[in-house]
Amino acid sequence: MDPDLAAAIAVGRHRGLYVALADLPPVPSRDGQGRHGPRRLQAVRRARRLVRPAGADPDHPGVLGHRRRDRHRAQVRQPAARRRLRAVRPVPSGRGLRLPDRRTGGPAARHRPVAGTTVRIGLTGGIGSGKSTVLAMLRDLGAATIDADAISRATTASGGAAIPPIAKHFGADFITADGALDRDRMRVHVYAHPAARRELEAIIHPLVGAESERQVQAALAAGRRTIVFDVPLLVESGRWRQQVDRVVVVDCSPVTQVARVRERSGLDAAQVEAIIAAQAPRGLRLQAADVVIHNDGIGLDALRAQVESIARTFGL
Ligand SMILES: CC(C)(COP(=O)(O)OP(=O)(O)OC[C@H]1O[C@@H](n2cnc3c(N)ncnc32)[C@H](O)[C@@H]1O)[C@@H](O)C(=O)NCCC(=O)NCCS
Ligand SMILES: Nc1ncnc2c1ncn2[C@@H]1O[C@H](COP(=O)(O)OP(=O)(O)OP(=O)(O)O)[C@@H](O)[C@H]1O
Repeated sequence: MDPDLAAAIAVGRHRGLYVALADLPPVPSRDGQGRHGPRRLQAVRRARRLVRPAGADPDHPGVLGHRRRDRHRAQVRQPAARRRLRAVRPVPSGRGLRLPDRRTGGPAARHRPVAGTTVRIGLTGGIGSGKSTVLAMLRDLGAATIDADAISRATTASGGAAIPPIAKHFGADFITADGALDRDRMRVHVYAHPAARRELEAIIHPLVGAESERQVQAALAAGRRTIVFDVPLLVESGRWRQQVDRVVVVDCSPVTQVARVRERSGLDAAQVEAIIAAQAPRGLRLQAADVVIHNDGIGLDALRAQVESIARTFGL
């Protein structure tokens, strides 16, 4: 693992306080304040508690305050071993299909939607886990979807806003003849040099953040109330995590990740493993999950069944 990421994880064990290795810029906080550090986090959490309208169902996924507080209390009372077991929370069931709690085998928690509130869902997972596939399924089910990878690729296409600063910082060798980012060259460079990766992220992530916010506003103006953000580095980014009401992790084994990405892109195993190593470890991602979509050893139909069940809990 990248030593910087290891250090960041070591100092930031508390949920929401991870020091971001590659902090994506956030969609601005809903209470519009400009504070930093712990006070800013408190303000964001206050704002989340206010999401619930009078009389709203406290089980709604947009209602976080009491749920998170209670969960924390329950965990404090538990011995350390039990706390670790609770780290991976169950897949919540939908109205019809009740998915089993994979840990206990019992019924999973249920969350009912409330009309009139906005639910922001962060969808994440390692490379090749199936995020884009799940995002497309959620879009088909009516979610407004925001794809950080797609925005990132648009900023680095010919004429994209990231091209001039990349050319200036990394040199014209990283730009193709038609004016786009030379992705193969940059991939080799940044996964061999973590500092270069951070420099590239420092150029691209603010642009992704600004475009994400523009898309959020457009979705809200169009009356969309369930917004899904596909953000590969969501767990690595404390700031993105503060912007979402729920974290959904698409999970599979590294062996499956390597196989899928090799088949899709033609990269060799070592290249894929270098990308995996630059991302948050699987266990850390699972720990951050409110909902886990298990996407290993199953076909697209079984994946869709999980997604449909989860989508119902988000009001779709
Ligand atoms: C290094 C680049 C040129 C390689 O391009 P490539 O076409 O191979 O990958 P693409 O952008 O389609 O991303 C594919 C997957 O790689 C992984 N990935 C991308 N960027 C990063 C990163 N900075 N750190 C770790 N993993 C990453 C994600 O799982 C992503 O889903 C490209 O990934 C890039 O510009 N990365 C920096 C921007 C970034 O951080 N994007 C992530 C979301 S904003
Ligand atoms: N359950 C599944 N059954 C069959 N194929 C799958 C399944 N899940 C994902 N795939 C395939 O695996 C590949 C990777 O999936 P996808 O692109 O959705 O992953 P991703 O997490 O978005 O990847 P990346 O991080 O590279 O953007 C795709 O070709 C997709 O069709």
